[in-house]
Amino acid sequence: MSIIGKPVLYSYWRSSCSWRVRIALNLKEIPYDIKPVSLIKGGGEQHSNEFREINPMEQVPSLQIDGHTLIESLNIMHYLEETRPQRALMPQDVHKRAKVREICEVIASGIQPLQNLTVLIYVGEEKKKEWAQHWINRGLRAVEKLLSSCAGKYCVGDELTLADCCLVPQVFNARRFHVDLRPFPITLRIDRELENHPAFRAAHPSNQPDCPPEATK
Ligand SMILES: N[C@@H](CCC(=O)N[C@@H](CS)C(=O)NCC(=O)O)C(=O)O
Repeated sequence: MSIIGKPVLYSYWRSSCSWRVRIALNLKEIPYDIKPVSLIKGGGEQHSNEFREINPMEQVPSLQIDGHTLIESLNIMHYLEETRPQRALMPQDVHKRAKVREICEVIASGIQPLQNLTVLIYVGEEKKKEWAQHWINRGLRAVEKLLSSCAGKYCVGDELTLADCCLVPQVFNARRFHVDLRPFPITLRIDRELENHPAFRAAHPSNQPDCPPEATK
């Protein structure tokens, strides 16, 4: 099968990292197909030999685009930014760019990996909620502090950036683990601002082809 044509996103409906990329694709109005990878069915399709060829980290997302297979959500979003400059998701100003990268990194390196499925399985059923809450709280405290100096309507100023693509899925994860979000008013305000944005809405887990019907209720 040729991988040149419409981009194919290997995605799981509830994966925040896949969701980041879905938002960026939608904002840039890049048509794409979704290939669902179930992270739970049969112990997880991400661990199959076939998928390991696509992503040796055995994680989603992965994007097949322009004849290449890309992994790592931030890398994928920067690739989209570099190859599809329409609807820029990085500011022109160098300091604002640095802020966008800071917020993305805090979420993508400092929060999400600690509450990822494999880590939670390792931590164990009994402790996983407390564990996830601890690390999400710690990370969101940093995000809120960063936002206090750079947020406008959105995370960095008044234009949508990659930071917003990372923030909204992370807030969803925080809610999944029942984190009290009241100490993070700027984070909450931006999340509310974006909840009905069409690109964010279309990328939402409940609007994914592999979302189980019971999860949309
Ligand atoms: N750094 C990677 C992280 C990817 C990642 O952790 N993906 C999660 C879903 S959000 C996953 O596939 N987990 C499956 C597993 O841990 O087995 C990225 O940003 O793409």
